[in-house]
Amino acid sequence: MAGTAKTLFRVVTEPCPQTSNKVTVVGTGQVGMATVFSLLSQGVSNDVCLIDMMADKLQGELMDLQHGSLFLKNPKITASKDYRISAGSKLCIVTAGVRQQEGESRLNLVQRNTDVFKHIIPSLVQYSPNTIIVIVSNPCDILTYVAWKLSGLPVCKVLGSGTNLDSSRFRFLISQKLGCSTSSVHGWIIGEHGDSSVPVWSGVNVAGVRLKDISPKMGTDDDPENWKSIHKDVIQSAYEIIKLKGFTNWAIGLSAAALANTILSNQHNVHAVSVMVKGVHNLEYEVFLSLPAVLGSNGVEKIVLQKLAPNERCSLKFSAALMAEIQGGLKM
Ligand SMILES: NC(=O)C1=CN([C@@H]2O[C@H](COP(=O)(O)OP(=O)(O)OC[C@H]3O[C@@H](n4cnc5c(N)ncnc54)[C@H](O)[C@@H]3O)[C@@H](O)[C@H]2O)C=CC1
Ligand SMILES: CC(=O)C(=O)O
Repeated sequence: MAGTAKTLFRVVTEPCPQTSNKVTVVGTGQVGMATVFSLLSQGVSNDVCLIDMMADKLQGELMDLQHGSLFLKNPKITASKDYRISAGSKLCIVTAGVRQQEGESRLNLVQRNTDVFKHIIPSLVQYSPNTIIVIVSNPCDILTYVAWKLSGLPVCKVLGSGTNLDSSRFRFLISQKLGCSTSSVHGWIIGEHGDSSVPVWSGVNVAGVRLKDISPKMGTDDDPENWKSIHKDVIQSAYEIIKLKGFTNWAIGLSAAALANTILSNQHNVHAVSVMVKGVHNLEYEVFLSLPAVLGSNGVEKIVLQKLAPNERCSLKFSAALMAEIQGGLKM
């Protein structure tokens, strides 16, 4: 301590250099920065580390966020290209890699982002061997599998943000049609975070009242109210937003921060996240897909065994086979 500070303070003890809720976000593009902003503005973590390969961008984002410290909770924010800075992270959120261009499917990105992960994932584990990793980069489910393989971490410690976002879109769109709040509508999208996602119409309810009991044809082709179009809109959401603004970021940033909050605060909330599904719902493939899961500070604690309708099981099986087929062609 020098000069003025030495005169101002009488030192009683040294400050603790470590925090218990350090989060590293890899990739400081649109999704990464929306995630960081959500983490900081909601006070989910007060120790956030940014990693990217673009040094100037990192420095600019760092300074910009630090200048907002007064309006946040005095967080520690750090940034570097060097993974040593991530040491001691409780949670690493990976948003790095290429994104879809207009009209492009998430699955098109698979080999390019697998190659990106070959450097990122081992570096994270090297400096934070006990971390939990949440994958956001697309295609989210396959990259969660890739991250699990590359990390050597137990399966409970690697998950994908998966259909936490799709489920939020689903609940929002249903709530608009019903005229009540998003949080009052309970419904799940499971399976792939992508075109083969599965809406669990059999479980959609408000205050425990199953909408299927009121409208048995809900979600089918011959439903006069055409609820099925809501799932189509969920799938189309990303394509539509990318067409309009070039990328999606706010909702996924909020979604990733919600997962981080549950994990860091050991809250045991249930989220639809991408988990290893082998052996669940009779699925045989070693693939990651979203199912509702209880999350806590050890990562994925439990998978909820939903009572799925036969067509929902069948669609989930289709998603799993698709993931397995693509994984089979990966160069890891
Ligand atoms: N799971 C989900 O729900 C969603 C996933 N995404 C995915 O998130 C990813 C990121 O999207 P955006 O942020 O819009 O892209 P972006 O292009 O804005 O940012 C990507 C960032 O990754 C960085 N990066 C690339 N390779 C890297 C490496 N080897 N090490 C460190 N950093 C690296 C780039 O420098 C860039 O800053 C994409 O794969 C996108 O498809 C996007 C929205 C929702
Ligand atoms: C891009 C993407 O995965 C999404 O917004 O759902």
